[in-house]
Amino acid sequence: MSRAVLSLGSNLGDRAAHLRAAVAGFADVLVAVSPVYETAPWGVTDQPDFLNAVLIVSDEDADEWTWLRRGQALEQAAGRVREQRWGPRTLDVDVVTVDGVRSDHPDLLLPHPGTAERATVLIPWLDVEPDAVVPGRGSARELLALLDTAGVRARPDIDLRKAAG
Ligand SMILES: Nc1ncnc2c1ncn2[C@@H]1O[C@H](COP(=O)(O)OP(=O)(O)OP(=O)(O)O)[C@@H](O)[C@H]1O
Ligand SMILES: Nc1nc2c(c(=O)[nH]1)N=C(CO)CN2
Repeated sequence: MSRAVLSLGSNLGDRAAHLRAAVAGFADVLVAVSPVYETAPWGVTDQPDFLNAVLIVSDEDADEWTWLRRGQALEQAAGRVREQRWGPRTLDVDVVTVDGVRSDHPDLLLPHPGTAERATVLIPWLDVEPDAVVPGRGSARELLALLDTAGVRARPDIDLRKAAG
């Protein structure tokens, strides 16, 4: 049994459609779909705002690499071109955590290294898992309390659950 937390992001093209396509792509393994947030870009700040959301997925036959590959296939399907680190993208699927798995393989770092510092991940994650813990770092709620959340605002007009089928 493998349960994972996935972060979705999009800031190019029809952002909501890209997130919906990702949700539809995980429809067979979905446990929870978070609300959507409009977020100011971090890292490279001279780029359009993102839409961000979090999914919880579970599959008894999956391992952590399954989640990475499935996410990358959906990024490809969204026409993602890998160019600039932290740059604009049609769809980003990050594997945030996989229950019970720590990894320092550069192709699959677990937990995802940015998690504890990213309100864009912690806020939607806490919506679907109020007791979330970032392995090795602690309570997601306590980590979030240390962060600036000014650039993160809810988009209740976009409901990804409808894409789950
Ligand atoms: N937990 C993970 N989830 C997704 N990709 C990962 C993870 N750990 C390592 N990677 C690797 O990161 C690379 C993708 O990086 P990407 O271009 O999406 O980075 P980024 O989104 O710009 O930055 P960040 O990873 O800090 O969000 C891929 O080669 C992938 O194998
Ligand atoms: N607000 C926001 N900013 C970002 C994001 C993201 O998902 N949300 N992803 C990035 C590359 O991983 C770079 N910057």
